[in-house]
Amino acid sequence: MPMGDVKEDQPSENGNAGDSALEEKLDVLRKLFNKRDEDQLRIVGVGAGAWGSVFIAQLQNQYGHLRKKVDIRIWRRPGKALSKEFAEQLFSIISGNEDVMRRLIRSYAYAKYAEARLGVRTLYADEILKDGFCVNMVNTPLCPLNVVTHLQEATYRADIVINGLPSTETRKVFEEIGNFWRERQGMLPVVISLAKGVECVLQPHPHILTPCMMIHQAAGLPLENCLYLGGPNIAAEVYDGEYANARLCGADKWRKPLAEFVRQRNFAVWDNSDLITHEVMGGLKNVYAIGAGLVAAVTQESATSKAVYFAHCTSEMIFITHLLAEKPERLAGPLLADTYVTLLKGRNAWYGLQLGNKALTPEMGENIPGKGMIQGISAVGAFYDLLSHSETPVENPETGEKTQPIELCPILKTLHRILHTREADPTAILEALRDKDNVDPSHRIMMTVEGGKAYNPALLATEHSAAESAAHAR
Ligand SMILES: NC(=O)c1ccc[n+]([C@@H]2O[C@H](COP(=O)([O-])OP(=O)(O)OC[C@H]3O[C@@H](n4cnc5c(N)ncnc54)[C@H](O)[C@@H]3O)[C@@H](O)[C@H]2O)c1
Ligand SMILES: O=P(O)(O)OC[C@H](O)CO
Repeated sequence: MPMGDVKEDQPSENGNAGDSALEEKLDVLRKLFNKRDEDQLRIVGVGAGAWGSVFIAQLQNQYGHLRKKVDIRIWRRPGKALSKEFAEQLFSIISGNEDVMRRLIRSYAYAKYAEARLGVRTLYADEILKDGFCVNMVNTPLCPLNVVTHLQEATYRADIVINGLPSTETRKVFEEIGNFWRERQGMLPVVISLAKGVECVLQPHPHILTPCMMIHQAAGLPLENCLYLGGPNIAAEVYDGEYANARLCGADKWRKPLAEFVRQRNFAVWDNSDLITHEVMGGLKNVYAIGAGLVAAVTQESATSKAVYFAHCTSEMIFITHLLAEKPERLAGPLLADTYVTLLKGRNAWYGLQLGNKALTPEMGENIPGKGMIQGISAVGAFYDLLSHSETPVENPETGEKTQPIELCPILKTLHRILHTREADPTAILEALRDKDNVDPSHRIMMTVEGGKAYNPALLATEHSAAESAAHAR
């Protein structure tokens, strides 16, 4: 029996808590946002890719019927025209799903898909999203969504904003949103960020910036109003009801009630106070997932080579967690689980596989049509910049000399040569795994980090360093 089939005592139609329990959960949140009886709690998703759309669709399925109390919307940019080939694919998906077909016929939307398939009409990403189709996850139809294409209209009065943008776009869009919020009266909104990716900032000293920090800086929102939801979650599987778990990380005041609000029978959401380090780990696993895809491709799926890679990449990830976190052992479970799911079914591992098989090249960019943003590419650049900087040395356990941390991360170094400087081809990843000096890399790493001696708190942005770097940029 799949884990998703576990039965509970009194599930409602959608398999979640009964209506009165849902209303109670909603009321708890409404109270926290000081809502009067006549006001709706306003929830808006920003960015409508695979995970952003699924997250909003889940809330819509759970709470959407309580219209007087809550308004759930999703914002995406207008104007993305879809090709005839896409329309043909979409039509065959619709034709293969009776429930979806009936729903479209009932809402008089079916004809437009038939016309687009014949090439007599163009479909747009925002219009198909209204019918529950996300361009980056077309095989998994969602429930109909309330789509808004005007950013100010969507976000100005929002209480809860779900950031479904890639990390690389988060700052830009939240700068714009911040301009609207500066005019706004009353209680500040809360953002739950789904983005996994990091930036490296070199001034006034090298450090990592996470999406929540970017939102905090760009929108001028207090950090305690920024939360991160991370988990081993594959969007389509979560929507299909596979049992999943996630952690909502952030300040006390918000994380518990919000975790309770977004959890569902098949989506257990725990809460955790450790915001920034969990977020950093979300970016880190994407780096090594790309490498795993490369190894799989260039060795034609050799199990032995993949296991060698896994041993080396976990060593490097452990090393990096010891540099960045005071209590790295707490991160090991979530990090490994997220790495595992990404190796099995994530886009980052898929991307590595395509590069290794020469179906894609780095020159084609980070945004792959039909798939979405490959977050690991920018994260490779960010971790490389951080760990190769002269201000962040560690002690080499064999020589006792100071060395750049990147020298202990041959996989990261090679990924940078393949993806960024593009001086190496995908097979170079195998060279990074070869033993060159008869030293077990995991032993070397343990010797380097033991007793917390490699921990460098300056490498992660705190509210203070983020303010400093913002001031420096001005
Ligand atoms: N897909 C998953 O299963 C999954 C699971 C967990 C976390 N994540 C993380 O969540 C984040 C979003 O993932 P996704 O799968 O939804 O990504 P995606 O690439 O499918 O979607 C991103 C969305 O953002 C929009 N967008 C991009 N740049 C924009 C800009 N400048 N202005 C406005 N809109 C813009 C795109 O149009 C798209 O709708 C990523 O950081 C990803 O790593 C994804
Ligand atoms: O599809 P990916 O590679 O962006 O990874 C998906 C999620 O991050 C897994 O938790």
